[in-house]
Amino acid sequence: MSPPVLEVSALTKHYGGVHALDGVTFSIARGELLALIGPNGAGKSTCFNILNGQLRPDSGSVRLYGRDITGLAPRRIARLGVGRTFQVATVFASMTALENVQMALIAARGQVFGLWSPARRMGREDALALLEQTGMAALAERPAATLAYGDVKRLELAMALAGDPALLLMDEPTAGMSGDERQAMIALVRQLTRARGLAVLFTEHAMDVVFGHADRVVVLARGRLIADGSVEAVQSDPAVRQVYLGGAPASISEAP
Ligand SMILES: Nc1ncnc2c1ncn2[C@@H]1O[C@H](COP(=O)(O)OP(=O)(O)OP(=O)(O)O)[C@@H](O)[C@H]1O
Repeated sequence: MSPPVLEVSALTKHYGGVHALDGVTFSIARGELLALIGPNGAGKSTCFNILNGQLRPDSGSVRLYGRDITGLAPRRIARLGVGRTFQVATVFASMTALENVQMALIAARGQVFGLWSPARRMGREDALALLEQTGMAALAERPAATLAYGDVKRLELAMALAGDPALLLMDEPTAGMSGDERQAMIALVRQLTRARGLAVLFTEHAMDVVFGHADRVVVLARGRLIADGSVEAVQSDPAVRQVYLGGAPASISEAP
């Protein structure tokens, strides 16, 4: 059997006396959409920042397809196949949607602009294909600054896919969206996860998104992994209910 795309083992990170991560272990398979949830301060951002190389763990390891990538520089980790989207979209406002994806392709391929290869044509076909896959083809020529918020998030997804990642880390992919937009966005991510054989790890505060679409859910609380399982298993887990609702007998699908 092929190794998981990502294996996180006994990851630990302290800030003074704060245990931001305390022995966290989980893995993700190809084609899997895994939600990483937990209350504020649980350690989700710390985990993401270690996975993409922005932070070094105190101990523990991160393996990508069996290869130890712990502590490598972010650029190196990106080149090995780990992409990331951020809560606040990072696109060039004055460029069109198409140019933004072309830029992402050029950067991912380590190309540079040359006199004999005008930037306007570089990666154009591949960029259009990515915009097609993310439902953005009709908006290809629109400056990013004029796009609706949900479309900017879709554009950012197309840009993240330009690096052809094996693993995509998505920091609250539906933050700031309305209910319908949220559902459409996560359904798109899920469809791309399956179609491309991606592994996607996402953080999310919107429980309808998590419980409606994730294949599996990992729950952190104060740096510790307290649950790892199916949506149903996590929803009915007493430890998870305790963390979200202080033990009240309601479903955590109602948690804010
Ligand atoms: N640079 C830092 N210096 C000191 N403490 C930090 C630092 N970064 C994070 N922490 C602490 O580590 C813990 C985990 O924080 P982290 O940001 O990873 O949680 P989170 O689950 O992403 O929270 P949120 O949902 O609010 O974004 C918190 O107690 C936080 O205050």
